[in-house]
Amino acid sequence: MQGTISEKIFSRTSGKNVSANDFVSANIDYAMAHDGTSVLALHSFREMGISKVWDPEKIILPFDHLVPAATEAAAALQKNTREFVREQGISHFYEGGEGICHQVLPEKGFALPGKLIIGADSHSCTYGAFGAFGTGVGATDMAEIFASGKLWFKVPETIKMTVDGTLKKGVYAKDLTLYLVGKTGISGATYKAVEFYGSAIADLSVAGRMTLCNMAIEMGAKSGIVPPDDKTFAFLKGRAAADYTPVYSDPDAVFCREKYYDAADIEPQVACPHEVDNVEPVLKVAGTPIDQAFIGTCTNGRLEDLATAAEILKGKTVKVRTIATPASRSVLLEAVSSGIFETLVKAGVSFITPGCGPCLGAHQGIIAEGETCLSTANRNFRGRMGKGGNVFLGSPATVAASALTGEITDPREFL
Ligand SMILES: CC(C)[C@H](C(=O)O)[C@@H](O)C(=O)O
Ligand code: SF4
Repeated sequence: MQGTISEKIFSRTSGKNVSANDFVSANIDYAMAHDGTSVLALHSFREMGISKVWDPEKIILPFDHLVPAATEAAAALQKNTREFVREQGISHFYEGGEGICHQVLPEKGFALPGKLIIGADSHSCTYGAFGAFGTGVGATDMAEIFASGKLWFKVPETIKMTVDGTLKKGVYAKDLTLYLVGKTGISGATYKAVEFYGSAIADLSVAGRMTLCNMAIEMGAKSGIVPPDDKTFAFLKGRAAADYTPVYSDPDAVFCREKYYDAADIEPQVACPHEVDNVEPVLKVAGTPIDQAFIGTCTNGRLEDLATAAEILKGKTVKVRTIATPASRSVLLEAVSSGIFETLVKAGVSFITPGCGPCLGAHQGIIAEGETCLSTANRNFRGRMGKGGNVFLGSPATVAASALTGEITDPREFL
């Protein structure tokens, strides 16, 4: 096998040597659907008239989008999926409160180097932080995977993005990510895999790499991949759910594009309404009033994100309503034991159940028409957190600093 990480993963999972632009039928290593999409997937699965899923050990079903159920309709749909879990003997089912799917899969050791992991959720590219090929599909494709364990793909071409240098104080993985999305544009990497290289990427924590790969889809990419290294292996030690073989691009691998960036050029960034690539340095929009601050999501709901917010909020009081949602139960427990939880609660932050929370405007923190939320999430589409609302995206530090002042604020003022 030769080529890029994606070519190697598709070669292994299709059982032949394949290259970019080849069409393959691939064997899926793990399939994920959550409470929002499992309903549709199992409906299509039942319509196919198949009685048993391909492998109940390889299907992972975390409940995260609307937990605890916010409406009678959601409760009924969740009941339906729980029945499917029992009937099919699906072993990896996680009740609401365990965490967001893209946090739960890595924590439980399913996001592994070299694996092909398909989720019925667009941010399944997060698993690329561990050297996996992770991507999202629709519910009917997921039903096909439930039935056969296979799905067809066009092997993507790969863009090589290198970020060298050191991030400045007050500049985090989220700022780097927003900067790259701004430079690339929302469709600049459509149907490509993006491999990330360079000293700034190597310096990112595992959590930071998850932030980066999580937003690969916001450039249109099929996947975003960081080649696994010692940090990856340390995270997986004692956690990996299966054996794995890391794969790396060969020195002569063919990339369709190569981009170089200098980490020192990056200032704290904000994505302005209503597109994720509408990115500006925080200073350019500083002073914009906000009504709500939100720290959480699969992009930035991890312990280091809450810790950064706590560093800024310690001993102070927020000026606007501020919501924090730990990405998982495990993050919540660590926030409690480290004192971060107490610091944030004392500063006036409201905590809600680990899960997606208000990220996609379904419950728990919807904003009114004309209101503005500054969020650590990955999307700021029109109406995403409530009809007629405006969503800005920033790092946990920017959101915490802005929560203190009630307007978009450069976090360096508080560091
Ligand atoms: C509900 C789900 C299908 C959706 C996605 O695929 O991304 C959601 O997680 C989101 O972030 O908008
Ligand atoms: S936290 Fe937000 S972006 Fe992530 S899976 Fe949930 S709804 Fe989607």
